[in-house]
Amino acid sequence: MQMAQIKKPIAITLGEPAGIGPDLTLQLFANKQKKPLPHMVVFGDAAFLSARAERLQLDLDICQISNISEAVDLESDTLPVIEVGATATDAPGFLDRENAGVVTSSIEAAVAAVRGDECRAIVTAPIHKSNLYEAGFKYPGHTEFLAALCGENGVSPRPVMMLAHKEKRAIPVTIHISLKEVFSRLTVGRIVETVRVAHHDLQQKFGIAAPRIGVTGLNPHAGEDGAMGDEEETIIKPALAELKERFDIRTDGPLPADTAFAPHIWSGYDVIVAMYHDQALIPVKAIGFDAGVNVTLGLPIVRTSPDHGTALSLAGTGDASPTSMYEAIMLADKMTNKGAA
Ligand SMILES: NC(=O)C1=CN([C@@H]2O[C@H](COP(=O)(O)OP(=O)(O)OC[C@H]3O[C@@H](n4cnc5c(N)ncnc54)[C@H](O)[C@@H]3O)[C@@H](O)[C@H]2O)C=CC1
Ligand SMILES: NCC(=O)COP(=O)(O)O
Repeated sequence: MQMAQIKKPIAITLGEPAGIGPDLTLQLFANKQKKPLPHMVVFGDAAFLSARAERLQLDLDICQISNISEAVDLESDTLPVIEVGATATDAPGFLDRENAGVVTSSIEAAVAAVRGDECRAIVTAPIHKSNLYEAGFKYPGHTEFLAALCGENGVSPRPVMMLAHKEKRAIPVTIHISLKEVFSRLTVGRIVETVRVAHHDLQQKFGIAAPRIGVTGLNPHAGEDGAMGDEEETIIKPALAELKERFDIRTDGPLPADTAFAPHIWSGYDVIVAMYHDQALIPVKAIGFDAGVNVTLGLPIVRTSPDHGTALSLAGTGDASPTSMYEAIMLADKMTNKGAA
C-alpha cells in the first residue's frame, strides 16, 4: 500500500524504557510495509532500541542520525534515532529511576525539534509518572510538562487533555489530582478556560466550524436540583453563563454524567467536557481502548499519544497492542498534513 508522505518527520518520544512504549514504536515500524506510517524520528537511545528490537525478534535496522533532515533519506526499513545524551537500560518491567533522564530528555528534544520546525508534531510514548516523580520530575504528566516547554517569557499556555475515539471526544477539567482535591480545584475560571481552549482548538486544529460542546455535572444526576450537591448551581452553571455572555460560546449542561456518554447523546456533541479524570477517560477507554488517542489542546504544537499507559507486565513480550499508538501517529499526521513538505 502506498501513502502520500510529507517529508518533515513526526517526532516520537522514547517513553518509559521499562514499559511498552518503545516496543510499540518498534513493532509499528517493523510492520510498516503492511501498515504504512509517515516519516518519523525517535528521540532516545539507539543502543537501547536495538536491544529491545532484538528481544522482540523484530526485523528492522536502527540508525543513529545527527541531523533530523537525514531521517527522510534512509532506507524505508531503517528507523532513525536522534540521541538525547542519556541512556536507557533494557529491563522490561523493571522501573529504574536512573532512566528518568532519558525519558525527560527525549520529550524536551522532541518538543525543541517541533518548535524549531524540524519535525511537524510530537507523539509521546507512555511515561511512568510515579517513577519520574521519585526522580524529581515536577509535573503531573506530559500535558503540563509540554505546556511548560512551550512557554514563552515565563508564561505557559493552558494545556487541555482531550481523549478521542474517532469522532467521540471527552475532556477532563481537572486531571491528575486526587478525587478529594477536585472539589477545591473546580472553579468557574477553570471550566471557562478549558471550554475556551477546546472551542478554539476544535475550530483551528480539527476544522469544526461551530463545535457542539456538552458539559457534565459533577454530582449524581447533575446535583438533582441541589439535593445531591451544589457545584452545578454554584460553579458549573455560572461558568456556562459566562462562556455564553462573555465569549459567545454556547454549551449544553450541566448534563448528568452517567448518561452524557450514552452513544446517542455523545454523538450529538463534538466534545463532552467532564469535571474530573475518570468521568472523561472511562467512556473513551470503554468504547475503544485499542483506538483511543490523547491529544493535548492549547499548545502551539500538535501532540498526540496513545490512551494507555506503560503496561509494565507486557513490556518486552510483543503482546501489547500497538493500535492506539498507531492511531496517535495517524492523528498527528492528519492534523499536520496540510500539504507542506
Ligand atoms: N500518556 C502517558 O504517558 C500515560 C501514562 N500512564 C502511566 O502508565 C502507568 C501505568 O498505568 P495504568 O493505570 O496501569 O495503565 P496502563 O494503561 O498501563 O494499564 C492498564 C491495563 O491495560 C493493559 N494495557 C495497557 N496498554 C495496553 C496495550 N497496548 N495492549 C494491551 N493491553 C494494554 C495493561 O496490561 C493493564 O492491564 C502509570 O504510571 C500511569 O501514570 C497512563 C496513561 C497514559
Ligand atoms: N490518564 C491519562 C494520562 O495519564 C496521560 O497523561 P499525560 O502524560 O498525557 O499528561
